[in-house]
Parts: sequence; structure tokens; C-alpha cells
Amino acid sequence: MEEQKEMKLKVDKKIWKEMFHYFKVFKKDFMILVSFMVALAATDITFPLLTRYAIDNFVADGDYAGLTRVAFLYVGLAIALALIVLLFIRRAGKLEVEIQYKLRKDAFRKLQRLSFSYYDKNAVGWMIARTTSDAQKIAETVAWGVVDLVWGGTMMLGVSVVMLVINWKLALVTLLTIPILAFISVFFEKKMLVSYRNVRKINSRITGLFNDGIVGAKTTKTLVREELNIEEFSEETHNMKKTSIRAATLSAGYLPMTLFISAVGTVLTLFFGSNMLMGGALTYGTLVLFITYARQFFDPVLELARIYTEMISAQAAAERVMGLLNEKEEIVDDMVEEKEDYGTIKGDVTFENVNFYYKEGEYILKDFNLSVKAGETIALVGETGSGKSTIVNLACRFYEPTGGRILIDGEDYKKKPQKWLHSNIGYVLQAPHLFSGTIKENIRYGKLDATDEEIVEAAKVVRAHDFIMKLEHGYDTEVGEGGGMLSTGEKQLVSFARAIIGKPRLFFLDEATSSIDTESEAKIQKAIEEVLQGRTSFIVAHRLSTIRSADRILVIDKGEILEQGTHEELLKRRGHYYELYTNQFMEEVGMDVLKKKKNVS
Ligand SMILES: Nc1ncnc2c1ncn2[C@@H]1O[C@H](COP(=O)(O)OP(=O)(O)OP(=O)(O)O)[C@@H](O)[C@H]1O
Repeated sequence: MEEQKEMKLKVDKKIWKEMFHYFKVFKKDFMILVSFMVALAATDITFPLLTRYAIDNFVADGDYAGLTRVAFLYVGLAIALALIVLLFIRRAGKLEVEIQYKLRKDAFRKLQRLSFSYYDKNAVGWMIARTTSDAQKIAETVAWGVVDLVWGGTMMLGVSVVMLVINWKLALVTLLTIPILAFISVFFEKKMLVSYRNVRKINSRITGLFNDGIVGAKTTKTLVREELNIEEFSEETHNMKKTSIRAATLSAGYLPMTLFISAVGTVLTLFFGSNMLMGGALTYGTLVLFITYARQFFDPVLELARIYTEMISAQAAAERVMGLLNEKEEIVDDMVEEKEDYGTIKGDVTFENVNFYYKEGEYILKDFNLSVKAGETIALVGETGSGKSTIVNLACRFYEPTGGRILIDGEDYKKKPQKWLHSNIGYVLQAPHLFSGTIKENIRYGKLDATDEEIVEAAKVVRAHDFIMKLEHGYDTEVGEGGGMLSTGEKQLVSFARAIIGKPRLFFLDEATSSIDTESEAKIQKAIEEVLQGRTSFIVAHRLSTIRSADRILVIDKGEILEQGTHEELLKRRGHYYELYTNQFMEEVGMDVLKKKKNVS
């Protein structure tokens, strides 16, 4: 779909109208820029008129005084021209920056507000491209496009009118080559656009191959794909070379062709103009004027052809950015009852006939009911894809039920702002994300006004303090982008500390201890149990040994609760949980035996 849109070769008026409507806050800047460009074109048109005036009135008669007056006028006009150029470049540059700033700010704000579901559907790279390269392309095209469009348009119109008024016959001769020049310019520009687009497409494929080749180097070796990768890569680079040369050849041919046509135009003007001059139908000054105008026509035609294709090329970016800016936030606080204070959360969570799907019609939960009392620890177990994380994310209101209701403390959570719920949640994911910055800063994200003592206290509770103190800079250690300088287990410990520091009323652990070794896990488990006293918590776990002490264990299958009860009750029942547990237990014992065997040998 996107590819098809990219290949559109016509200016899409609807998009540009929408775009300019969005930029109407810059109306004043646009108006000023437009007046500068009209003034610039008027100055450009006036110079040859002045020359004509000088030739016809003073040069022929040898009138030095008159010539001096014209010279002063010339200098005055040149100063005005320089001033306009200075002002318009400054104004267009400023407008470009402002447009880019607005687009980036609005796009980022939108991205921060969009719900989980948006992030499910769109890749990170895609979103980054919208706020960076697309925003830049739009800003550049709009700001400088206005410059070229207004200047080029005014020039062509002004020059044509002046010529037609002075001598319409010669004007028609001079303008004869313009449609040909315009046609060839647009033709070449379009061809070059397609060519360079192809180059860019291949280039992005090459970047992808580079990325796979480097990031996946280890996997490549395990799969013995080195030769295949090299082959694939050289094929693409060869392709790139061929396409780039084609594009370069096209652009090399373009300028000489237009130069030639323009020269033909000048020659025609000179020839017919001279004839008229000899017949006494034209003055010398007018002939010079027409020849100058014939040459001056060349630039605006080329500029307009260029801006035409620039707009085509930028409209895919405009469409994508507008699409993002117009994206509807799926979770909005439109049922919220206005209140000064929404109170504290006690912690009762109820799913009442909840239905849910990610893709319309493909139900993950159907008529799901669950009632959790404040302070209860609920563990969710079940096969991969059974819907455990979905239940947790619904309880957190990262997604909303497509049918039924979720109640917090007996009231539909949609009646209170998302912020109210989210600021009362502690959530630890299997692959937690840390932000660039220090460990201390990362823990503080959980409670912005936390003191250093509270941070250390939180780290101690989750048994992260010891490893942090072993680092060279302790709590001031930089974690790197995404926490890349720490191991997954360490990242999890830091994210635990971040989650508990605010003492949330609701706590969610989604496979959160999976990257921590069994021994540390047992310690953390104990600590968490202490912290969670009196708080409602949902724990999703594959390792069943970690949830033995939960108040209630739910076995989930295809979005339904198959069994529920305490660990002991479920074991006694000898049902699904018993089976899961014994299987896992056997696996762990088997692993232990293997380990011991290895150690002995
Ligand atoms: N963002 C999503 N978009 C579309 N489908 C999804 C999305 N997230 C999960 N699913 C689908 O919903 C179903 C339930 O997924 P969910 O993540 O809740 O299962 P889970 O029990 O937590 O699995 P796991 O134990 O592997 O984490 C799966 O079939 C999954 O493919």
C-alpha cells in the first residue's frame, strides 16, 4: 500500500491542503515570505526594463547625465535586491526550523499518548522515521517550496505580461519554447524522481542486510549462512550501482537539454527581434530586453518543475506524518466523572463478563469473570498464548475490554482517569526497559520525589543493593541505552526497585523473575512477599515454584479459567495444575541430575 502511494506521480492537492491547514499558525510567516518573493521577482523584472530605458533614451544619444541617473537607480535597485535576498533566506530558514519543530513536538506528543495497541501495529523504526526524516523533508519542501513557487510563478507571469504589452508578436516568439522547456523539465524531473526513489529503496534494503549481517553475525555462523549472505549482499550492491548510474546519467542529460532549448529560444528572439528592429518596429533597448527576458525565463521554469516533483516526493512523507498526527487514541478518558480527588485505590479488581480481541472477531477472552479482593495475590499460569498477559494488561487498562467491564473497588475503571490507575500500579515486565541515565535515576522514575535513602531502601528490598554497590560508580553507574550495560537479570532487579518504590496499590509481575537465577529468585520472592503485604498483585509465571505461596492460582487456557485454588488445593485435585507442576518438577530434577553428573565427570 505504502509502496503504491510512494509511486504516485501527481501532486495530491488534498494532502497539501491539509498540510497547509495544519500550518496555519505560521500564516503570518508565509505571508511575509510571499511578499518578499513577489518583491524579489518584481526587482528581477525591473532590471532589464531599466536597461531598455537607458539604451533607448540615453545610450543612443550619448546622454551621460541621464545614464548616471539610471546608474544610481540601478545601484538602489541592487541594494533593495540584496536586502530582499537576505530577508527571505532568513525568513525561509526560520520557517523551516519552526515547521520541523512543530511537527516533531506534535508527533512526539501524539506518540506518548497513543495506546499500547498503536505500538503493537507499528514498528519502532517506522515511528522514528516519521519524527525525523519525514518531518525534515516536509519542513524543507514547504518552506523552500513557497519561495520557489511564488518567485517562479511571479517571474513567469510578470515577464510574460511585460513582453506581451511591449510587443506581443515578439513575445509569442520568445514564449514559443517555454511549453517545450516545461514539458521536458517535468518529464526529466519525474524520471529522476523514480530513479532516485529506486536507489533509496535498494539502499534501505542494503542497510537492512548490513544490519542483519552485523547484528545477526553469530546466528549467521550457527546457520552457516555466511556465503549466502555475501551473495545476497553483492547482488543488491550491484543492483544499487546499476540504478545509481542510471539516475546519474539522467540527471547529467537533463541540464544540457534544457540549456539547449533555452538557447534556441534566445536565438529565435534574436533572429525575429533583429528583423523587427531592422524594419523599424523595435528599438535596440526592447531587443536587449527580450533577449534578457528569454534567458531569465529559464530559471523559473526549471525551479517550478523541480518544486513540482519535490512536492510529489514529499507528499508520501506528508501523508504518513498527517496519518500519525490524526491517529485516534484508543484509550481516552471520555467517561470520566469530573472530581477534585479520585481517592486512593483499595485494590479490589473485578472482571465482569469481559470480552477482548486484538483483531476484530478473534476473541482472546470471552465472557471472562474474575473477582480479586484487595490484598490478594493471584498467580496466572497456563500455556504460551493462553491469555495471561492479556488479562494483566486489561487490568492495567493498557487495553480496554471490547465488551463487559472491569471494576476497581467496585466501579468501572473508565469512570476515572487513566492517570489515577497508572500512578497506582507497579508493573515489572519480563524484558524491562531502562532509560538512558544512572541506576539511581532509573529507580527514581517510579517515584519522582524519592530521596536517595528511599532509592537505596527500595534496592535493598529487592536485593539489588549488593550488585549495585559492586559497580564502580554504585548508584551513579550509567546503564547505557535501554539499560544495555546491565545483564537482563540486573535490569529486572532495577526495574523491581523502580516498581516498588512508589508503594503501588496494585502490583503486576509478568514473568518478571524469569532471568534471575533460582537462588536469587527465592530471595526476591520473599522480599516481594513482604512488600506486597496488603497489596493486590497479579503474577504471571512459567516457573511454578515461584507462585506456590500465592493466595490463588488460576490455570488459564484459551482465555478461560480452567482451575483455581491454592497450590495445595490444586495439587490435591490432580488436574491441569498438578500435571503442569509435576512435569516442570520432573524437568527441574532432570536438569539437576544432569548438572550433578557433569560436575562429577
Ligand atoms: N498485541 C497483540 N496483537 C495481536 N495479538 C496478540 C497481541 N498480544 C497477544 N496476542 C495474541 O493473544 C493471545 C494471548 O496472548 P498473551 O500474550 O496474553 O498470552 P500469554 O498467556 O501471556 O502468553 P506467554 O506465556 O507466551 O506470555 C495469543 O494468541 C497472542 O498471539
